[in-house]
Amino acid sequence: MIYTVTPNPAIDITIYIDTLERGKVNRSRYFLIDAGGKGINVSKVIKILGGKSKVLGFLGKENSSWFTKYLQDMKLDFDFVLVEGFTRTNIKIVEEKDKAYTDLNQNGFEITEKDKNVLLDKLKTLANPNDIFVLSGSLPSGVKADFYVEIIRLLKRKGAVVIFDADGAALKYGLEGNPDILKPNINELQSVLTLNEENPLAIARSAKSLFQKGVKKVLVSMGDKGAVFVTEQISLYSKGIPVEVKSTAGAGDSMVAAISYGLSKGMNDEEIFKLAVACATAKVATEGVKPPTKKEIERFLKKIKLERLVM
Ligand SMILES: Nc1ncnc2c1ncn2[C@@H]1O[C@H](COP(=O)(O)OP(=O)(O)O)[C@@H](O)[C@H]1O
Ligand SMILES: O=P(O)(O)OC[C@H]1O[C@](O)(COP(=O)(O)O)[C@@H](O)[C@@H]1O
Repeated sequence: MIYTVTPNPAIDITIYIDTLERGKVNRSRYFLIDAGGKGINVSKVIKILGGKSKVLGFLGKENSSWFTKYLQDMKLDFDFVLVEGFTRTNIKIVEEKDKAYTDLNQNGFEITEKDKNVLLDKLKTLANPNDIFVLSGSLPSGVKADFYVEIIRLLKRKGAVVIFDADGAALKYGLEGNPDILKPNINELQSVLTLNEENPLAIARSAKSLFQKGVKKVLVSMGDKGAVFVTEQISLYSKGIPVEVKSTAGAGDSMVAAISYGLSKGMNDEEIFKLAVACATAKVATEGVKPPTKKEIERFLKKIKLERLVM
């Protein structure tokens, strides 16, 4: 079973505008609204791929009904710990003329010690050997930066496989829990290790140094420059696939969806990586924080040529 854990979900509002002018009254052309947050986006794409997952995490009581209806309409299975307050609203600004994509993410609700323990107990009850747990996104207020370490250790004790995608302090601390698979973007990778050059081989070599921490596979995404995938067996690079960008939000999450779905289906590293790049590219070509269609993913899958990196 695949479980996605999103401690800090978000209502994502994607605003389409020609050019954003700072300090002026701006008028958008149109906007889209989606239930989001990293693990939730992962579950959306797993569903499109034909897989099954369960959405876990915290959710603000005050605006939970809109959020859960969105997930029900997508036929996603969920089991949130409801907490006091509102789930945050994150703003994604797409400047169509300037081709600039800006995210304005909020902090989110405040978690109590009791909420935290309810989630930990739920994870303890659900986790079985070989289950796949995706832990992703920022942490809400009220939990310490090492919250992911606590979760990763608990899940690994149960024999589950942990895929981890976070940034900042949550990423630095989380690494101490020895997650199995990491999906940093290039900036997140640079925040945890030194990278003197930004070419695929140098990125692969540096990413491999994370194997000392017990990590077994690392997928480093580099926006339109593509991605690098290193595992114990192989190191691969894919160029970015040219695409008309509708929204970059959720591109990284789509890669995580492909990794977890691919693992659950026993795909090999090359198949997983191709699927990850196809899902991410198809997401970028999709508006708002909506999942891409299966047809779009299959269309991009045909365009991906992997390059083997000789280490
Ligand atoms: N402008 C773009 N053009 C083509 N592909 C893109 C573009 N932006 C992102 N992607 C695809 O999505 C993947 C993830 O994007 P990235 O921005 O690196 O991740 P994150 O959302 O985690 O920051 C990239 O590796 C690439 O395959
Ligand atoms: O938890 P964080 O780091 O604030 O990120 C949350 C945001 O990331 C997203 O999950 C998109 O993530 P990616 O673009 O990295 O795939 C949005 O849905 C959400 O608003």
